[in-house]
Amino acid sequence: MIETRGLRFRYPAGGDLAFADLAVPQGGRLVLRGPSGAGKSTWLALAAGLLTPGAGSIAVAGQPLQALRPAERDRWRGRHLGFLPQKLHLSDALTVQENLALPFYAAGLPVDRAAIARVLDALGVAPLAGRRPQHLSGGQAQRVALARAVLLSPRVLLADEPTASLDDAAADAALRVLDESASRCGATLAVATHDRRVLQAFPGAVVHEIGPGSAVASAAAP
Ligand SMILES: Nc1ncnc2c1ncn2[C@@H]1O[C@H](COP(=O)(O)OP(=O)(O)OP(=O)(O)O)[C@@H](O)[C@H]1O
Repeated sequence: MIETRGLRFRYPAGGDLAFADLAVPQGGRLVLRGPSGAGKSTWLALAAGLLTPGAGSIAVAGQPLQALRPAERDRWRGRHLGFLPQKLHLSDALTVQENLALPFYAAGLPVDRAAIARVLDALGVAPLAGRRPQHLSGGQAQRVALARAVLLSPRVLLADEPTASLDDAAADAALRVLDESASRCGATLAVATHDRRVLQAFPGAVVHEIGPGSAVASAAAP
């Protein structure tokens, strides 16, 4: 589940973002829509525990994030959350396969090379396992980052524009991997997107509009 109440956030240099309350049951699908700059990526970063709200509360997979100290939140994220951010943060110093070993190290688990091979294959990028990310196309790199997000069967999967650089066939594969991964582990899946293909892929999703009337930008501090 993901449940928010009275959630607000303000960047040091920016206006106040206030988000409408929402509740998605565990295992549900959430699509976040809204104009560019409305706050979709910020909402995902709050749900990932990467940003701390200025006010309000957010509970993810039964865990109120405000109850965790920063180090506990990092551990919780490493074990229970899969995140595909807009900026992919793949390391060019490592091969694709080595990048995909990192979530296992971070969670203190043995590296499951068969699982890495399976997910790369499902996304159509298995032949790229030995390459470094700087030698991948944007869409290939996006699929590698998606593989990293789903590898540890997280309880919650967050994806920021997961189909942005993908043609229809690659977008289909990516959405299938997100959907199947979430279904397999009963995870809640939240996707921020402008892409109609995502809504078509998740017909039962809760659709949450972020923008005028739902997320309110104002100059007031929380
Ligand atoms: N690091 C930052 N510092 C200051 N302001 C920021 C920062 N990141 C985002 N913002 C501002 O916060 C608001 C929300 O940004 P956010 O990236 O969450 O929107 P978005 O809906 O995801 O946009 P897009 O669809 O273009 O990705 C915008 O006005 C943006 O300019």
